[in-house]
Amino acid sequence: MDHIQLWDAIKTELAKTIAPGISFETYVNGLTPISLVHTPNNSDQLYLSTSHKNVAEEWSPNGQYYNQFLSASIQATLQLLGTPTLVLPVVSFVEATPQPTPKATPTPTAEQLDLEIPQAEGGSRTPSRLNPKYRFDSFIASTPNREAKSVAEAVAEHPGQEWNPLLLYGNSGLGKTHLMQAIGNDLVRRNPNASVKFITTDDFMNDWTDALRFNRTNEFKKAYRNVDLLLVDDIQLLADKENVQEEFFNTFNAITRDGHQIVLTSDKLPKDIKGIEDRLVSRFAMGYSANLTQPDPETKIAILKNKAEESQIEISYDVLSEIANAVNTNVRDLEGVFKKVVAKIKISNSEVTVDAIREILKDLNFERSTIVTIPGIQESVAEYFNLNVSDLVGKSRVKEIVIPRQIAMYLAREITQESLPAIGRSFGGKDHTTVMHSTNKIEESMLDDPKLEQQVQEIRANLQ
Ligand SMILES: Nc1ncnc2c1ncn2[C@@H]1O[C@H](COP(=O)(O)OP(=O)(O)OP(=O)(O)O)[C@@H](O)[C@H]1O
Repeated sequence: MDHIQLWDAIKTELAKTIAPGISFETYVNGLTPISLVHTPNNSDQLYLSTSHKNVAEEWSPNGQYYNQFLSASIQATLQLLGTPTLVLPVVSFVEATPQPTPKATPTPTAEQLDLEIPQAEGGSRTPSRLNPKYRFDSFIASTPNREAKSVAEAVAEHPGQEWNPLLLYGNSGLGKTHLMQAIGNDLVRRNPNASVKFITTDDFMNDWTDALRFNRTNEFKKAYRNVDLLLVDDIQLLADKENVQEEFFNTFNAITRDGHQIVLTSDKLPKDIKGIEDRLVSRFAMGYSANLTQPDPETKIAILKNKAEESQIEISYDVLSEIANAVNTNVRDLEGVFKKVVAKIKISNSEVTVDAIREILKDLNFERSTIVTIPGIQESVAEYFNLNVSDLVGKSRVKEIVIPRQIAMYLAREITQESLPAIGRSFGGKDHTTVMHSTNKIEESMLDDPKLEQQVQEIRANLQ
């Protein structure tokens, strides 16, 4: 199935819900399919273009046709492949340019589309492409992530002032790009004339290589340095790229010297990335570094609730909790599973029971059996710190045992959703206030202690 076949099938489905006439001609027939992108763990995306700005808006998540597209994609893929698949529309506005000859225009490739977007500036083939769905209000922060969100909001309000650069770091799929782009979207909302550039480190490297190849380094500098806010995703990819690091260093200095803001994301703290020059490491540490961590069960449910509202679908708390319980990897997976569950619910038209969800989760390889238990956590923590489980459930007050015990309680609370008294009972009959104190202690200490944070993440990864 290619993008053209898929779009034809989706159009057939849309024709059942959008009446023929001007609307159908403008909003459906007026779109050109560009490409179909398959994303692991996420919904597929069908890229389309239009020469009318307001048309593109109506296909965005807040637009009037978005949900119709999702339903049509499920039916269309069911017809074409026999398996329902959720496909998201990505409709870009491309300004119509007068054609020099009356010949039929070939369908532009996604790359050409990028080049034609008016925001793309000389010296950079990378347009600023903020995703409007990445906003502060759609980012649900668990307690340990609240500080990161507050700092991000402050940066959007007063860019280039207190926290420069802001570095968001942490494991994959935990919302670094989301929060970073939320800063860009918020700044543009406050000041529509602000110049915001979002790029991945790969984009930076490609643009710099092209600039050198085609002798366009001045244009490159203009495109990268004349911005109010530069957002760079995945700076760990700079590792071992000395020449690119040199230019990144210069770009960084130019932007901060002019009082403009830089926001970076990385999978770990720059000092822990091998192959990054010390001078860059120290520049990156000049501002504020915020670690994004795995959300706790309640936050996962809140994220799912938000998604359900966006998809205008009613799902009970029990069902959402079942999904949140089963997916212990990251928010990207949580979203991916949720979208698949929604698609299945939509086509099956049957009542959404917890049992039905369990079956769906089983098909998606997220069974309850993957749920981590308190004894499992105790064993894992004991092994990590070279202790015995009896130490963790015992009464010893020595530091070497108290901290692992608190970590085990923290993880039990985060992962298992057991109540505080139940966790207390599993740790040798401790009181629920001891469990609460321990989880708060670990949560707070992780904010200032990257080593502790790293240990917790490693144990969590071992458990999963
Ligand atoms: N706290 C959150 N609230 C709502 N949505 C979230 C949250 N965290 C992550 N997401 C969603 O999960 C998906 C993955 O997030 P994102 O791409 O920002 O992760 P990342 O940390 O940048 O991952 P990677 O390092 O792999 O690029 C996105 O769709 C994002 O909107």
